[in-house]
Amino acid sequence: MSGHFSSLLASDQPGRERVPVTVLTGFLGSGKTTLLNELLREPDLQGTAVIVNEFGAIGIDHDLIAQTTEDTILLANGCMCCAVRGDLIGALVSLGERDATGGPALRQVVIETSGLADPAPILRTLMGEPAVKDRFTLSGVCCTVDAVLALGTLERHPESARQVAMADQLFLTKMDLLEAPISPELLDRLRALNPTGVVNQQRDEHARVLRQTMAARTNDSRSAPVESGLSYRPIPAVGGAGEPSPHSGGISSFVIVRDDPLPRDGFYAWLDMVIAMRGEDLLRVKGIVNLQEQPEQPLVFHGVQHLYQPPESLPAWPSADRRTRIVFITRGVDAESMDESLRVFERRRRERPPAASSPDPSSKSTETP
Ligand SMILES: Nc1nc2c(ncn2[C@@H]2O[C@H](COP(=O)(O)OP(=O)(O)OP(=O)(O)O)[C@@H](O)[C@H]2O)c(=O)[nH]1
Repeated sequence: MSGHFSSLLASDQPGRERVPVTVLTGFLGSGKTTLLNELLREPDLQGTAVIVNEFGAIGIDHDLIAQTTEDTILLANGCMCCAVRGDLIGALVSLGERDATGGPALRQVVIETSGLADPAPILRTLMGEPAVKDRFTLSGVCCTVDAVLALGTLERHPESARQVAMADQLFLTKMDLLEAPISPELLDRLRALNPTGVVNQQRDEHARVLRQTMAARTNDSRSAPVESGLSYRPIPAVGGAGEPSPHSGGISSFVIVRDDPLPRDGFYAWLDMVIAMRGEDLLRVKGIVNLQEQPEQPLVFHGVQHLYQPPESLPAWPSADRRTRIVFITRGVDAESMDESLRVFERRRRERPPAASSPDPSSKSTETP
């Protein structure tokens, strides 16, 4: 029996272009629409579609968004992560079909979530919904954070902690309203929740960074999803905030790093096992992997809970750092035991290499150490 991750290797069609989708999240009033409008004022955004979700019977965000793209779709009266999930699928499918009908080419999509949304179900839709996942790919999660109110909000609203934890880019808004420099306590809290997210404090850079994220593709070596996060702080072999801090809402994040290339079968089998056993608790996993069998073409992958996008091999390493780095954002998963379990798989594959290297790794069975 093949595990979830291994099976993706067989299902993926190399070289197929998917439309990148960026999820813009952030708590109520934290500045999502303001940032989106800044972005939409920029030139050369043809082919950009915006999907806005608003929690309320009458949507007004739709009217507040600059009408510079031909596609702005409002999903009102419910939260995208639950009530209007079907509408989200429908909106993406119809955008995807537009190309086939000869309309202007769809280049990228931004989804602005409601301020109370848990991003996980939205990412699951992108990665797991058959009608969506072959056409679209997640390019990143961006989260606005109100520099004035965030400490209290994170304390009181678990959904805001999840939004922060799952982001690749954090945008600190309303810095202009602070009377003193930004509180180190807030920065510590953000790091505890998300040690690899990039914290963008420079307000006038936000739209540019959002735009860069939108254009990213996982198979684009300039934008390997984990790369940007890694510059945030040096990462030890098992590092980040492995132990949940009292303020992390039970969310723990860590990065597993390997200097030496990993045996491919061992890595796949390990990830299949991790997904099968702890999938529920994996809020987000993303990695760049140095495989023994293809040391010049790093494998990039990311997923949410049980669902993963088909991994892609980059044509070359995006930087001089050729270590394997796997970022975990989890609910209560222990970093050390995860690290040790990978060591077990590595050792086993080194001691007992597979009889013949199979061109179709998905045919390997899932095993536990
Ligand atoms: N001073 C200041 N105000 C800001 C900044 N960013 C946003 N705002 C204001 O904050 C308020 C809320 O901003 P929105 O962009 O509507 O926030 P949102 O996250 O889309 O809000 P919801 O749709 O309710 O979740 C508006 O009045 C904005 O003008 C900022 O960097 N500085």
